[in-house]
Amino acid sequence: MSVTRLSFPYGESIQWFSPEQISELPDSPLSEWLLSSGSLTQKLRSHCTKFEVKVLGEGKLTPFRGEFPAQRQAWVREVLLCLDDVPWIFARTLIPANLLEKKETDFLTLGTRPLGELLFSSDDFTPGRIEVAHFTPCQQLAQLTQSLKQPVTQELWGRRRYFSYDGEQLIVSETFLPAARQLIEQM
Ligand SMILES: C=C(O[C@@H]1C=C(C(=O)O)C=C[C@H]1O)C(=O)O
Repeated sequence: MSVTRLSFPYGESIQWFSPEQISELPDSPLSEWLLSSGSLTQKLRSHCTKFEVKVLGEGKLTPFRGEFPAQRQAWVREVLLCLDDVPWIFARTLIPANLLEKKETDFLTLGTRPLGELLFSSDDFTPGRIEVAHFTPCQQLAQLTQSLKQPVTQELWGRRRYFSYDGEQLIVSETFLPAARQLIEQM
C-alpha cells in the first residue's frame, strides 16, 4: 500500500447528521456497524487475524469550517485501520489544545496503537452521541481511496462520535472504505 504522507490531511469537510435525521440508513449489518456504541477497534479485531493502524499523519491544524466550531486549531490524527492488510476505515480524530495538554503523553505517544485502547481502557473518557454521514469523497480522500485501489463506486458511509474528558471534548470520525462495506455486506 503506497500512500504518500505528503497529502496529509486527507479528511474533507463533511455534513454530519443525527441518525434520526437520515431518511434511509444503510441496510443491516452496515447500519449496526455505523451505530455500534463500543470500541470500533475491538469490533474490527474480531473480524481479522491481523489488525494494524497505519498513521497517515498527525499535527496541529485548523479544523474544517463547521467541523469543530469552538476550536481555531486542534491536534489532528488521521489513520487507516487495516484488517489482514486490507484498509477498512479512514479515521480522523480532532483533539482540542486544552485536552491535549491534559493527556499530552498519552496522545502524542500513541503511534500505531489504536486510539480506542486509550479511550475505552478507563472510565475517564465518556463516549457521546453518534452522528452519521453519507457522502462522495471529492478531494484528498478520493485520491487516497484511489491510491488504496479501492475506487469509490457508491457513496461512503461514515460515523462521528464525541468523547468527553474533564469538561473537554474530542471528536473521532470513521469512514468505512469501499472494501469494508463490501465485506460487511457479505456477513
Ligand atoms: C475510537 C476508537 O479508536 C479507533 C482508532 C483510531 C486511531 O488509532 O486513531 C481512530 C478511530 C477509531 O476507529 C475505537 O476503537 O472505537
